[in-house]
Amino acid sequence: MTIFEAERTYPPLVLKGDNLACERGGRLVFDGLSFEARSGDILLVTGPNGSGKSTLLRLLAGLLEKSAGEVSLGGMAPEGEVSDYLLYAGHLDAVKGGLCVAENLAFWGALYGSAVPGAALDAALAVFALDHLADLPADVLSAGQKRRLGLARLALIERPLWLLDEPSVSLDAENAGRLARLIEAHRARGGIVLAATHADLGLGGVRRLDLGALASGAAA
Ligand SMILES: Nc1ncnc2c1ncn2[C@@H]1O[C@H](COP(=O)(O)OP(=O)(O)OP(=O)(O)O)[C@@H](O)[C@H]1O
Repeated sequence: MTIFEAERTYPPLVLKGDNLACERGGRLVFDGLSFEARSGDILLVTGPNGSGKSTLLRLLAGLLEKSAGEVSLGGMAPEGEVSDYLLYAGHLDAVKGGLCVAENLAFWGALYGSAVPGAALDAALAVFALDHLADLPADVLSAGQKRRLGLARLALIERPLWLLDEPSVSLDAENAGRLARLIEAHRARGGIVLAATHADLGLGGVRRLDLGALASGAAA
């Protein structure tokens, strides 16, 4: 069985943002932002430059403070934290240049609390066809290769809630297709995906949260 064929493994979850507001540098980025995403949902966070897409994902990832509103994740284990359920892939890839490609992946696996068996590492490398680059120092990778390495974490670390910031930037058509298949497989397993994007990620059945429309009260 490949990771694309894995059976549903995640519990039913509901991520809710209620009346969220966030300020950066003393300026309000958004206000009154509410949304809901359930297991199996792909929510594309759209809107013009500066509308707050990255800000929203960082807020949900716990990397920024909200100035108002509530975030909740229903369906968690009673002792769970939202951070235990999410995987954030920011637009800067978080690649460590001094480590080789395989070491980068192993590092992330350890960071998220699990030693990575060799077979799992190989499977994650294969998802974005990074096998032949496994021993290469990450700082010599091209922009698209770094992006593929950053995204390979998604195939390695088991978390139901993916927060993806511009995941398809720098990807060629073949790798954009791999990303789409990975996201589809995550959805089939009952995962939730929030992706900030200017691109059509090549996915069917998505929902949209348009931050550009928020100013006119249309986001929900
Ligand atoms: N560190 C910061 N300090 C102050 N303001 C910031 C900071 N980071 C972002 N901002 C501001 O917050 C607003 C939202 O930025 P954000 O990066 O969330 O937008 P975005 O919708 O993701 O944009 P893009 O489409 O260009 O990626 C912008 O006006 C930006 O200038």
